[in-house]
Amino acid sequence: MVENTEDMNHTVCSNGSIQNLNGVSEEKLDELRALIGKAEGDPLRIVGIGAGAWGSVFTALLQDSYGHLRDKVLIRIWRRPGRSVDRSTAEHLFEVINSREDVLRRLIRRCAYLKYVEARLGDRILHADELLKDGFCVNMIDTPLCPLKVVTNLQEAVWDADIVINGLPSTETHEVFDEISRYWKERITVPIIISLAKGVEAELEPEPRIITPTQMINRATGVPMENILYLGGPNIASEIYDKEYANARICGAEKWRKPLARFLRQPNFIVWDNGDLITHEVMGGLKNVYAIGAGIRFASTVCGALKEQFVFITYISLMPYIRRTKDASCLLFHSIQKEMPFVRICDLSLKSENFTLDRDSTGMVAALTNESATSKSVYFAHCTSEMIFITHMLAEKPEKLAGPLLADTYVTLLKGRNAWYGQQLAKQELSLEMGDSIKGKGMIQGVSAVKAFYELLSHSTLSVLHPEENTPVAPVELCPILKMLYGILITRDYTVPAILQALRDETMNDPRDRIEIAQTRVFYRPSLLGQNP
Ligand SMILES: NC(=O)c1ccc[n+]([C@@H]2O[C@H](COP(=O)([O-])OP(=O)(O)OC[C@H]3O[C@@H](n4cnc5c(N)ncnc54)[C@H](O)[C@@H]3O)[C@@H](O)[C@H]2O)c1
Ligand SMILES: O=P(O)(O)OC[C@H](O)CO
Repeated sequence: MVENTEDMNHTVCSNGSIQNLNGVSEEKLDELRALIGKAEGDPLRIVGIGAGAWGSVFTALLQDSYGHLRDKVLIRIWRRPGRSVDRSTAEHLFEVINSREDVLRRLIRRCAYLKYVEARLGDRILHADELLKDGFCVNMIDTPLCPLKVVTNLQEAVWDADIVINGLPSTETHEVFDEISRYWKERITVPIIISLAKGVEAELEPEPRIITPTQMINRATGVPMENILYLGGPNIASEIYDKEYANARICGAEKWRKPLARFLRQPNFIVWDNGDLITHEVMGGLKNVYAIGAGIRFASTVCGALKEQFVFITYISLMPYIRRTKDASCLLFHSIQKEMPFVRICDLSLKSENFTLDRDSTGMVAALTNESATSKSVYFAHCTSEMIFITHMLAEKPEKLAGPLLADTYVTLLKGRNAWYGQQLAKQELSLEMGDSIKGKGMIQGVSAVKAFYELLSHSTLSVLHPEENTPVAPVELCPILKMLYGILITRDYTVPAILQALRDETMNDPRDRIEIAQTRVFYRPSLLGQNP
C-alpha cells in the first residue's frame, strides 16, 4: 500500500521506502502520447470545460500528476469569465487561506495574497476565474487546489485540444458543445472527450428514450461515440482531492478506455474500465433523483461502524436484485440475508441511534421526520425498490448495475449536494424559486433527472399491466416516490412535506412486491436507451 506525501512526485510506501513517481508519470504520459500520435515537441493538450467542484478537481489531479512535464503536456481549464465573488465568500476564503500554511505561503510567494486581504476588507471585487488561477473553486471554497492554467475564451481552450474533459452539468452540456462544434469545423484530428456529467434528458419523439451527456456531445459535435467516454464513480470532489481512497470507472470503447484508465489511475484513485457506457451514465442520473428525496446523510465524521451497518442495510434491501451475481461480496450478503430478511431493514436501522448524526447534513425525509431512523429506512426501502424497478426497464441484465448504482447512491446520501438540497428545501432554508443552481454549491442535477425519468416513465407507449388491477398503467404509477418528487419539484402541485404522503400511503405495495414484479415480468425496453430490441 502506498500513501502520497505532500510532494506529488514522491510516494512513501508502507515499507518506508520513497518511490519517485516522476518516472512512472512520464512513462504513462509517453504511452498516451504515442497512442494519440503526438510528435516530439508537440505537447498533449488537455482542457477541462466547466470549472465546478468536480471539473476543477479532476483537472487539478491531472495538473498535480503531469503538469511538471511541461514539454509533453499542457493542462488547462476553461470557465466563463465575469462571475464575481461576494463579500461573505471573500471573507470565508480569507479564513481558509489563513488556516492553511501551505496555501498562505504559496500565495505570498506568488504575490497574490494582498488581493485576498483587500477583498476581505471589501476594497476589491474578486472574480471566479482569477480565484481558479490560485487554486480556488467558487463551488468548493474549503478545498484549495493547485494553481491552474485558466482560459476564459472557449474557442482558444478547445480548438486544438486533444483531450476534453466535460465538467459541465448535463443540462448545459448540449448547449456548450454545440458552440464547441463551431470551433471544430476545420479540425482534422478527432479529440477524445471524457464526460464527468451525471444526469439525463428524456426524448419523447419519435419514441421515448433517454439521452445521456455523452450522446448529447456526440449529437452536438459529431465526434464518434468511440472517442467519447464517461468517468463515474462514487466520488465526492473534495474528498478525491484530499486523497481519500477512491475508485472510479471509465466507460466507453476499448480503444481508449484502457489506456485512459492507466493514465488517470493514481495510488489513491483507482480507475477501472468498462464497456457499458450508457447504462453507467444513466445510473449516475437515477441515483440523484432518489438522493434529493432521501433523508439519510450522515456527517463525514460519523463512526465507521454506522457506515458499515448502513452498507449492510443497503445490500440487504437489494438482495433480491443482486442475488444472481457471482460476485463474492454479493454471495456474502446473500448469506446475511438468510439470517436477516428484507423486512427487517427498519429494525436494523434503529440500531444506529447510539451514533451522532450531523443534523445540518441530512436530506428531505430526514429533515421532515426529525431524523427518524425508522422513517428514513421506510424511504430507503421504497426508493431502492423503485430504482430496481426502473433498472429492470432499462437493462437486460440489471443486476450488473447494482454495484455502481448503490455505491453512487450511498455516497450521495452521505455527502452529496442532491441530498443536501432536499434537506434545505425541507427546512425551508432554500426555496424552489431559487432554481437548481445554488450559490457556493453548484448544480443540483437530480432536479432535471426527476423531470426526465418522470416524463419517460409516464409515456403511454411504455404501459405495463398493473399487478393487482390487471389494467395497463404507465410505469410511473408503480413509482410513487418519483411521482411525488415530480409533483413537488417540477409541477409544484405539492409542497415538500407531501413526500411523506408517498411513504405513508397505506394502499401502496410492499416495496418487496415491487422488486418481485420487476423480476418476474419482462419489463425490459431496449428502446429506452436507444437500442434496437
Ligand atoms: N461534485 C462532485 O463531487 C461530483 C462528483 C462526480 C460527478 N459529478 C457530476 O459532474 C458534473 C459537474 O459537477 P460539478 O460538481 O463540477 O458541478 P458544478 O455545478 O459545481 O459546476 C459546473 C460548472 O459548469 C459551469 N457552467 C454551468 N453552466 C454553464 C454554461 N451554460 N456555460 C458555461 N459554463 C457553465 C459552472 O459555472 C460551473 O463552473 C455534474 O453532472 C455532477 O453531477 C460531480
Ligand atoms: O454532490 P452530488 O449530489 O452532485 O453528487 C456527487 C457525486 O455524483 C457522487 O458520486
